[in-house]
Amino acid sequence: MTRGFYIGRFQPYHEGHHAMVKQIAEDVDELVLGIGSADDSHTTRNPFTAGERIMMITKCLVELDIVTYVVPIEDLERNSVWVSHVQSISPDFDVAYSNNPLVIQLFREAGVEVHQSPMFRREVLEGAEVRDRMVSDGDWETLVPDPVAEVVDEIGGIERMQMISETDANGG
Ligand SMILES: Nc1ncnc2c1ncn2[C@@H]1O[C@H](COP(=O)(O)OP(=O)(O)OP(=O)(O)O)[C@@H](O)[C@H]1O
Ligand SMILES: NC(=O)c1ccc[n+]([C@@H]2O[C@H](COP(=O)(O)O)[C@@H](O)[C@H]2O)c1
Repeated sequence: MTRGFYIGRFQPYHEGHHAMVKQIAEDVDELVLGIGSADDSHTTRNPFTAGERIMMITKCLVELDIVTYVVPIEDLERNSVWVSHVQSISPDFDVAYSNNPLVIQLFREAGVEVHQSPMFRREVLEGAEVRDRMVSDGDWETLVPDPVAEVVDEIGGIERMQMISETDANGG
């Protein structure tokens, strides 16, 4: 039995993340999704709360036929103990998946096997691009799975992001 671990901020969870999850699901029996920077929300880079991201991801994972867990993980000021922090909160895992150079480095230094995955349509499937389109009333819905668009609608996510953007533009 192999259990994988995939961490991201998922602000929001987009089709690139979902493609990566579906690919990982072919390699493992169970998968933990770690919601990074769980303590951050209501900012331009991290607009959604951990709870909102749990809703988005849980609804998208329904279509997978492996066991999945969604675990919120707060940031720490000490990178040197971050892997222990993750391991103390998450179900035990055998292999971590990430394309983030710092995450890869920290896991490898701690002796955890790390796999990288190809980037899917990275020219558009990037959190920053999705967030920019949300603020500018662009076409963001095509970049996320349908359940994510439904959650953003349910929580008034677009209005929130536009308010944060206006506040930032007016100097906070
Ligand atoms: N299009 C993609 N294809 C495959 N992996 C991706 C893609 N976009 C992000 N990832 C990977 O998913 C993980 C989580 O990424 P993250 O939540 O930071 O998304 P992001 O799109 O890079 O967002 P942001 O622009 O907000 O930093 C990272 O390992 C990242 O490299
Ligand atoms: N010291 C720390 O708290 C620490 C170190 C490395 C990664 N992380 C987190 O892991 C997540 C990595 O996700 P991304 O690949 O989306 O950047 C982020 O939320 C990041 O803040 C935290």
